[in-house]
Amino acid sequence: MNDFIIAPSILSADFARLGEEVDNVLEAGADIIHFDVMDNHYVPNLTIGPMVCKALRKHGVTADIDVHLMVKPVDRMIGDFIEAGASFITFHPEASEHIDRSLQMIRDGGCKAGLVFNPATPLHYLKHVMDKIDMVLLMSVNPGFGGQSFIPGTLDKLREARALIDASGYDIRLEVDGGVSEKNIAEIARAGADTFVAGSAIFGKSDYKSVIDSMRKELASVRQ
Ligand SMILES: O=C(CO)[C@H](O)[C@H](O)COP(=O)(O)O
Ligand SMILES: [Fe+2]
Repeated sequence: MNDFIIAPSILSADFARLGEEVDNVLEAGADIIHFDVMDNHYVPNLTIGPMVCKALRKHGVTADIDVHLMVKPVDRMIGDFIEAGASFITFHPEASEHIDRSLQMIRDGGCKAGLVFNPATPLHYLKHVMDKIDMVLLMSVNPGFGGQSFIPGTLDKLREARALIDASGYDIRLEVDGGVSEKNIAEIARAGADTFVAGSAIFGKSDYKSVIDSMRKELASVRQ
């Protein structure tokens, strides 16, 4: 897997041709697939569930599927997504009554676990679970919809999260989600992110490869 991971969000894909869209974006160079689960309760939108994840596996998708749960309650969905073939399962800490238990359920099921922070959710939820997570996901928009603008304050929060991760000594990815594009991906990487969700920036264009190539080019400049 690359040091920098590009994770197209299928929220902006054509759902009528989802298997083909996922094949195309992986063929175009995406590393993993970001899978947004919205319940019209925790967030004001309704999307897809475990059956669709399972259908993508049945279709032949072998890439990691990064399931971003925007649901409340959380635990009821974890087992279903483990069974459906999820690779990463992340959830919002304030949506779980028992964060430690939810994280443990994910790892016990053989998946990688992560916590997701809304723009105004403090990082203190991380304090006692650094040894139980594989991913920190910072939302750079308020969750619920694709196509929103990146909230600039996320850059400082990324630097804060990066410092916490580095100080922990654990192998934890730092993902960012919302309003990421070719234009701002380098700046976001410089702030400490290593995993980049992009929905509308990729699926909104007809040539996925050219967008992903140009994101990689931007990221290559950060490495130097
Ligand atoms: O979790 C999400 C929204 O809640 C999506 O992953 C995110 O918004 C991606 O869309 P875009 O790149 O178009 O902002
Ligand atoms: Fe997401």
